[in-house]
Amino acid sequence: MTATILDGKATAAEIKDELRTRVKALAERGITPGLGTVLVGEDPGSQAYVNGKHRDCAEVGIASIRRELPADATQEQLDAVLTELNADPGCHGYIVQLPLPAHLDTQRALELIDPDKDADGLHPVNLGRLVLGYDAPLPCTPRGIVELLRRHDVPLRGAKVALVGRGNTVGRPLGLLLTRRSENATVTLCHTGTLDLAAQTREADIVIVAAGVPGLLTADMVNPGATVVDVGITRVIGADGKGRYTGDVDPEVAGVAGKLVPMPGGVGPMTRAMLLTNVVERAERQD
Ligand SMILES: Nc1nc(=O)c2c([nH]1)NC[C@@H]1CN(c3ccc(C(=O)N[C@@H](CCC(=O)O)C(=O)O)cc3)C=[N+]21
Repeated sequence: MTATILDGKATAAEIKDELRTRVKALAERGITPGLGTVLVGEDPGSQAYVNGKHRDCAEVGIASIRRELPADATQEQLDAVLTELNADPGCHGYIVQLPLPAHLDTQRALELIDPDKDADGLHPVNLGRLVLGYDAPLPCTPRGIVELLRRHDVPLRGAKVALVGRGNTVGRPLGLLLTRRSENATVTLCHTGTLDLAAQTREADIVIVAAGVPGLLTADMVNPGATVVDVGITRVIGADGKGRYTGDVDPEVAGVAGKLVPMPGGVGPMTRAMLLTNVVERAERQD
């Protein structure tokens, strides 16, 4: 069997089309949604991600608000930028690109973001709201995964999900989303300390891997016909000496899985589409 590929890029393009319509409706009310990005330093990877976010904004009609600080910026300088964006009525949501340089306090920065402008959905208040089942901006990667599965008719209700990864941006919040009453999946949250990981993944209808360990999920660990979602993204040096990104799923899994969300072309584009969705939703709620 060769897995059907669930194309995150094409689905993200569909979502962007839908967002364009919503942005037009907002324009009629005199509202232009605005997304802010805060980038500290010159890491080429982070610069590329931030540039991608602004390209996405331009495609959909969202205004871009870019704030850049040098690699040696002080915590006070960063605080000042966040305070300014919190007060800016044209900024409906913003993100602080992670990772920050090591001398800066990431927790302090993330907690300074106004929870109602938290486009990433990663503010402690919003993660708390997610735990409690209250309305809140949702974390982009988990939301993108649920949306991609929903749009490709992968049943979640009653499905057994093996989720590998307990990180704050993907695994842990995704477990919370999938076990909401509206999804009703049954989730086993596994991680790098799980004994006999294969015993867990072999039982699953859906295996989602977000551990950041290249090749962690091999074909023998997958129930034939299961849906597999690759959320891994690790920079490796290829045989040609060039850097590239690789996922957590071994390529041979495509011969066993029924459906596969690949990396690249899967969760990444959906994450970006959900960031835009969060900002448009924040703008729609504006009185
Ligand atoms: N505050 C914050 N929010 C984030 O959401 C955030 C962050 N910091 N720091 C870094 C990670 C990483 N991340 C990616 C998003 C999209 C792709 C993506 O679209 N990747 C393409 C491949 C690369 C490309 O072609 O552009 C793909 O999977 O097809 C990758 C990685 C968001 N992050």
